[in-house]
This record gives sequence, C-alpha cells and structure tokens, in this order.
Amino acid sequence: MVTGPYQAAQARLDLEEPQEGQVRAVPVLVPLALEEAYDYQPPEGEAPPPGTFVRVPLGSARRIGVVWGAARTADVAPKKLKSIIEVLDVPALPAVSRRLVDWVANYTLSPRGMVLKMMMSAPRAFEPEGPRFGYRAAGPPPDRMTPAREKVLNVAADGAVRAKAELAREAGVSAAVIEGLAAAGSLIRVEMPPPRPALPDPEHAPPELAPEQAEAAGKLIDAVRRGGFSVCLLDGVTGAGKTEVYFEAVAAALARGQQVLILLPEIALTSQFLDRFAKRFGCRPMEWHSAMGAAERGRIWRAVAKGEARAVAGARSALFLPFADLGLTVVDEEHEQSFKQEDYVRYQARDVAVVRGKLGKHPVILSSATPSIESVVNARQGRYEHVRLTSRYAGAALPDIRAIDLRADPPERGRWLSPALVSAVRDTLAADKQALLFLNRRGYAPLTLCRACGYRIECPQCSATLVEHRARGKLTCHHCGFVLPRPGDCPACGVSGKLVPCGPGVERVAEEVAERFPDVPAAILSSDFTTNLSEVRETIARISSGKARIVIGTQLVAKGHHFPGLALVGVVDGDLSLAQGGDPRAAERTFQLMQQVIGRAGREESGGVGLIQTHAPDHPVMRALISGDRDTFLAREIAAREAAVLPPFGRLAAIIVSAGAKPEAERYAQALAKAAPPAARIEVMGPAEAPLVLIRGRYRYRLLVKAPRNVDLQAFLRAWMDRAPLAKGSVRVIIDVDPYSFL
Ligand SMILES: Nc1ncnc2c1ncn2[C@@H]1O[C@H](COP(=O)(O)OP(=O)(O)OP(=O)(O)O)[C@@H](O)[C@H]1O
Ligand SMILES: [Zn+2]
Repeated sequence: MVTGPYQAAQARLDLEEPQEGQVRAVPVLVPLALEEAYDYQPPEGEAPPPGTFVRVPLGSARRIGVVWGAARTADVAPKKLKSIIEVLDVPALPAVSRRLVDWVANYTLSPRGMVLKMMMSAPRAFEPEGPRFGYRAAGPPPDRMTPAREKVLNVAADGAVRAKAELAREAGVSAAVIEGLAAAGSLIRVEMPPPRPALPDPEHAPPELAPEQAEAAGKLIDAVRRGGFSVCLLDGVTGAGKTEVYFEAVAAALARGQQVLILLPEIALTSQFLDRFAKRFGCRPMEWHSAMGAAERGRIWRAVAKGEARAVAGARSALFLPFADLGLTVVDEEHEQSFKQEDYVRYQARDVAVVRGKLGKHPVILSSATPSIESVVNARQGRYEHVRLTSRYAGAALPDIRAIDLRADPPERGRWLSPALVSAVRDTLAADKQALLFLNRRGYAPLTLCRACGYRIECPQCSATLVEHRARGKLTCHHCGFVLPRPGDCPACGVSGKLVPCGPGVERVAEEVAERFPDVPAAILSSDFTTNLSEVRETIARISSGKARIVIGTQLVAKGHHFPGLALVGVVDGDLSLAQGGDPRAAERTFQLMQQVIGRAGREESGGVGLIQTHAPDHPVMRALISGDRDTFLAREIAAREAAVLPPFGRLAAIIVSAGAKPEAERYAQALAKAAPPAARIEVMGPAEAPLVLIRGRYRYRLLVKAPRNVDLQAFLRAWMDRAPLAKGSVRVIIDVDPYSFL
C-alpha cells in the first residue's frame, strides 16, 4: 500500500474496534453507471477519509474509486467484504466536488457514478508521475570542443537544470549536441522537480477602464472581496468590453490567492481569448477541453487539485475539475446553447456553475450581450445582481440593422444573395472594409433531389436528408456521420445526370461570392473544418488581420470574435432558426444569434451595418432586431413564457424512448405514459413521434413533462420510473431535465 504526502496528512486511525461478526466498512463510489457506493474493508485497520482515491476490486476487475463517506461498523462477516487494494497518492476529491456529484446526479437523474466519471476524466492523473530528467553543467570541459558545444556550456554555466529540449533551444543547437556533452561527462543528467504552472499576475497590465466599465468592474470586484455566494449578470452590448471588465474580478480573486474558472462555449477556437488573458495577466490560463492530450489532461487535473493552477479557461467539463480553492467562476456567453451537454449526463453548465458557486460559497459571473431569458428573469427578481454596460468601448455606435424583404427583393434564380445585399457588400469593399455573410448551415446544399423521380437522398439510419459537402465530393448525415460519395446516378431510379442540389449551405454561398467577386480574398469559417484546430485558428487570424475581405461563416463566427475591420454583416437566411417548431426558445435563440453575429460589425469604428434577408420582416423577432428594442422583445417573451408556464416560470423534462423497431418504441412509450403517477399540477404530454423519428437506426418517441417551478419534478420522475414497465429488448429511455433540444 502506498501512503503519500496527501494521505499522510489526512489519515486518521480508527480506534473503535469492531466486535465479532462485524467489520469496518468504507463506502467507495466507482466511476461507472452505478447509483450507490459499495462497501469495502479499509486497508490494515486504517480508514481513508472521504474523498480519498482508492483502488478496489470490482467483479473480476480493479477500479479506481473515491471514498464516499465515513468508515462505519457493519454487521457482515469479514470474509464477505472485499478490501481496498491500495490508497492512491492523489489529492483527495474535495468535499465541494463530492457534493456537486450528488447534486448533479440527483438533478439530472443520472447514476452518481457517471457524474463521478466526469470528475475523473483524466486517467493519467491517477498514475504515478514519472520522474523528469534534465541536464546541468558538471566536470571538466570536453576534450573535443566545438562551437555548438561551447554554446551549450555557456548556457549551462549558470548551474541551472534544464530539460534537454529546453537547453538545446536556448543554445540554438540540436539535442544530439547535449547527448554528446553528457557522454563526455561535461553535462550530468539529473532528476528535475515537476513543472509548476505559470502564475498569472493580477498586477501585470491593468487596463484603463472607461467610467461605465470601471463602475461595473467595481461591483464585480466587491462581490469577490465580500466572498460568499452571489451571482452577477454582466449584461453589456456587443463590444462593450465585458472581458476587460470581468478580468478585474478575476484579478481580485487571484490577488486573494484563489483559483478562477472561466467557462467558454468554444474553447478550442478561442486562441484570441487566451492571448487577451496573457496580455492582462502575463501568462495564458490553463486550457481544458476535449482536444487536449492525455498527458496534459493528467497534468492539469493534478495542478488544479493541488491549487497550483490558478486560472483555468475551459469548456463545460472544466466545472468538474477538482478545484482546491475556487474563488470565482465566470461563464462567458452565458446564453450559449452549447453549455447544455446532450449526452450521458444531461446538464446545463451555466446552471451547474451557479450551483457550484453555492456549494463552494463563491461568486459567479454570467456574461453576455444577449443574456438568456432565464438569467434576465433571475436578475429582475433580484436573485442575481444586474450589472449593465450600455455602450461600446471607444464610443463606436452599435450597428444599424435593417431587413431585406425577400418577397420584394429576391435573389436571382439559383442565387442566394439579393441585389440589395450584393450592392452593400460591394460598397463595403469599396470603402476598404470587410464583409461577413452568415448562414447557419454547413456544407454546400442541405438536400439533393432527383429531377427524374423526385427522390430525396436520405440517410439510411436517420430521418434526415444528406447534406452535400462539395469540396469533399461527399454527402454526409449531420446526425450520425454517415458518408456517401456523391453519386452521379439517382440511387432510386438509376437515371444519370438528374441529381440537383437544393438550397444553400456556406460552401454554396462561398461559390456565389467567388463568382461575383472573383478577385477578392475570402475565407470560410465553418464548424466542418474544426477537425483541424490550427487551421481554424489560422483562418481566424487571417480575418482579424484583414487579409480575408469577405468572410462566409456558420454560427462559429458569431462567438465573441473581435474583427476590427468588419463593417457589414449580411444574414443570408434570417428565418432559418425561427422555424424550429415545438422549441419554446426558438424566438429567443434567433434574437440572440442575430444580435451576436451582427454585433461583430463596426466594433472599432461606427458605421457598422447588419442586413437580414427574411421572408417575414414583420415577425416580432425581426421587428425587435431592427428597432434595437431589446427590452420590449424581452418583456413580450417573458410574458409569453409566464403565461404558458414555460421555463423559467415552469419546469420541463423530456423523456425520449427509442428502440430498433418503430412499433416497439411506440408500444413502450405508450405503456410508460400510462404508468405516470397521478399528480395534480404536473402535465405529461405525448408520447408523440419525435421530429427526428429515426437517428442512428433507432426510432424515437418523445414525452414532455411540464410542472410549475415549485414542484419537485425529480421526485415525480423518480416515482414514475419506479413504476414504469421494464424496458425490454432494444428499448432505451432517456430523461432530459431542462431540455434544450426538442428534435
Ligand atoms: N478598457 C479598455 N481598454 C482597452 N481596450 C478595451 C477596453 N475595453 C474594451 N477594450 C477592447 O474593446 C474590444 C471589445 O471588447 P470585448 O471583446 O471585451 O467586448 P465584449 O463586451 O466581450 O463584446 P462581445 O459580447 O461582442 O464579445 C476588445 O478589442 C477589447 O480589447
Ligand atoms: Zn444519419
């Protein structure tokens, strides 16, 4: 058994001796789809305290788990209880993290072990850290001296230990030179202490804040200095400098020696953000997202657990890092739907960040130019402090937004840009500014149709048409990833040359741009291309620097970018996201998306323009965008939600029943609905065929549960599932509390 420094400090001896027929038992939760912790015998009479990572036998395997409660005396024969194999030399999982696991599991109706699994998603953190070696000067100079060797010895003359690559880099020589010097005895290889993350310095480069910014920052700083739980909604127009403002609260927390977590919706793309952080604090924050390597994950997990990592910028999963002393969480772009995780444990990261603040007694800042209705209502009802920024930094005016009525001013046949939009792009280029054309649809065309027989090419495993990606010569399913090489003949009737693409995606708009503006450098920014992170980052840099004059992008371009030369944003299809029937947030989301994407225009100089192509210029969302009257829009939307008892005034849970065969799914969904316990104030709707009835070969039915805010929805759902008929065969049931997707 290993007892390292963490356990040595925490271990306590159990003095109470078990009686005959009794045994000391410690509950251990393992990161599997299990609800409860299992009992184990502590190693050698010494009970590891709650939070300790231990290795235990489970079935025929060994697993790493966490001690989930205090040791107690159990009435079991000692033989019946397996023993903890080993106590790991890893910092214990803090009590706040354990309470968070319990809370998330209870709220989302997920097995506790699955939530713990998210907290342990860095397997390398639990393996012993291998020693690192470096070189320092030693012994006499080598018999054979070369200029390269001399350079190395000059660098090493200070006696410091450096990793091989570092020493080679500093001396400007190859690694072989170092090895040669070590063989000659002039350098010695020694063990190095583990690397420590760079410390962000709160005093590194404080900005000069505009008066309104300073006032807002003051309120955020107060919350940090006061300590304890609070939530501030930092609500400021696009380009107001919200980042600069919340950085001051970050600085205040760092100055108190606490850790800071900043959640970003697209961390993999936000090198701009990391650089801004470095400019303010002297070094980049630690990054945490799915594109990181295993070794790095392990290193960061440990650094966070030891309190050495002071600032972490991450995707939603960073919430589940084992912070030793978290003093502030910032959720940037808090309205973003991508904060909702849509598989395994279905949680909304913004909400969990608030809960984490409550459990850990620290402030939380939610920042957005287009806050969610949920947060606006919380601010109005006084649960959140509302901190506003009403004007852009540097005094630039907000963009002027106008609709292009496609009924009156349509594009030519087979084109997607109306004459009005084309001439606006032309004027923008003539003024030496950049233009952005926004269409939230990847690929070339969303539908391929056979003119001979009318067949629409669909995914064999999903009820969805395949999207053409012309650059790759493929048709792809955006739901399951199915790929078909672009056929020449119709797969249904076999006639050749009759397949036509219908409707536009960004690639097709880019094609039109290339035809209309052949000599103008353009760039496409689409999440298709995120497979290659460095390429996307390069594209963003090309746009920021002004090299790309026309940008064609999906919602990826809407996310917090600052492109100084961008003056015009044209929305190719403003009606696209409004058409999501059955989604209570469709209007809200359209409003946010349009405001965000148009908010990229005119950030450094006034005169930014947003043009929205729409068939419904009189729709309340369009009217609100054009008049810039956010408050009226919000008031309307909030009143409608309240009247319909929709979030945040009511609570929703979706239940998705799926099976390999349609009748099987339907039958079970109906049986499940019948088993719902009677509850006066809870409404169960459905089952109904899901809008996407088939995904990955599974047929889907949906039920929607609606309850007033003060009803214990989880208790109802649990009671229901306890009475539900057994799901047999291929039937699966998913519960999605607070759903954001209604497909
Ligand atoms: N006090 C300041 N001093 C210097 N530069 C500032 C200051 N405040 C803001 N800026 C600059 O103004 C630009 C816009 O700021 P920022 O990106 O933080 O806006 P934002 O409020 O986050 O906007 P959005 O919601 O549109 O992303 C940035 O380039 C930022 O560096
Ligand atoms: Zn598919």
